[in-house]
Amino acid sequence: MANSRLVDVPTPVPGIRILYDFINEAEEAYLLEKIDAAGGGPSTTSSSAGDGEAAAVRATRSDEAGSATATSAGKKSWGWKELNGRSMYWGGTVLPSGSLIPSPFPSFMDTAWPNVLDRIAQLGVYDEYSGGEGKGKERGPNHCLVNEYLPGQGIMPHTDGPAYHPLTSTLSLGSHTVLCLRSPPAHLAAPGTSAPSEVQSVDILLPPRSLVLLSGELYSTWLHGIQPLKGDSLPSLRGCANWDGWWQFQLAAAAAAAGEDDGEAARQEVRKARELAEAGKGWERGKRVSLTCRRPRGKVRTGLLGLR
Ligand SMILES: O=C(O)CCC(=O)C(=O)O
Ligand SMILES: [Fe+2]
Repeated sequence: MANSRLVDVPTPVPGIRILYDFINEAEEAYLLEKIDAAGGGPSTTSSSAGDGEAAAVRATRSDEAGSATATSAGKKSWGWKELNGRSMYWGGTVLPSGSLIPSPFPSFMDTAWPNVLDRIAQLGVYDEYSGGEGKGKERGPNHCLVNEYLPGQGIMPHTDGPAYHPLTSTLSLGSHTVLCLRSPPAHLAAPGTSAPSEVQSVDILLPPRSLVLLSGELYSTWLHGIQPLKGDSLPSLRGCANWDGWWQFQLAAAAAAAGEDDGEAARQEVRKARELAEAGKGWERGKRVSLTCRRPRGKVRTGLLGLR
């Protein structure tokens, strides 16, 4: 997969890249079904987001993987956990030191189609942290947090913390959402950087099937979160730093798929779709599942019970 598909999103501080259509619709449908099965079955709470609980914002759960009960190495620890939205993690337990006590991934992540971890590894973006050798989780991310958001559910602003290398890759499945980034309060700013007195913020549209990479200062000191909304108004969508870029991508992708003769007709379709979207009120959010793939900073513990 060519890195040229990675698009830089213009932000006040660099650090966001996005790969639209990282997977196709068939792969997305397959993953959604398999993820539910890996978690122990589909949601039984899908209607509860429609009432007063809808404003539920999950607390930061990224560190949960670190504090989860350590299971013996090699044992599966999958299964949905409910905490203002369902989540689970694959790949093992991350200790606060950043060490990983590994456990298996579901096969669709690392051995069988569509092999999400190997696809990410092949981008080469983790090579500086992994050494660039091998395939899949040796070369790329080796840990994954799965979050499910029903319409109206979000996640509070947070950082992912120092247990991981500062590069998160998140695959969005099922629905778009809007990721909100904001500059850190002055006392959290990285030493040596002059934190602006005013808080800066930027919103990023995450279309379904996109892979977004968050790195650098945006990873380390900026906060990211998702507002607990049932939909996004047109002004919010247009205010996303990559709204225009996303349509540009679609123009190019449609033309490429259509070939030389039909390219212009395909582009015209995309222009029409954009006009329609921009004449509307905005977009409702559907159920979204995100796969947040990361690489803990410490050693992968391979000994008996992972405690070597
Ligand atoms: O679902 C997402 O896109 C973000 C999840 C996240 O930031 C986290 O769980 O740390
Ligand atoms: Fe996060």
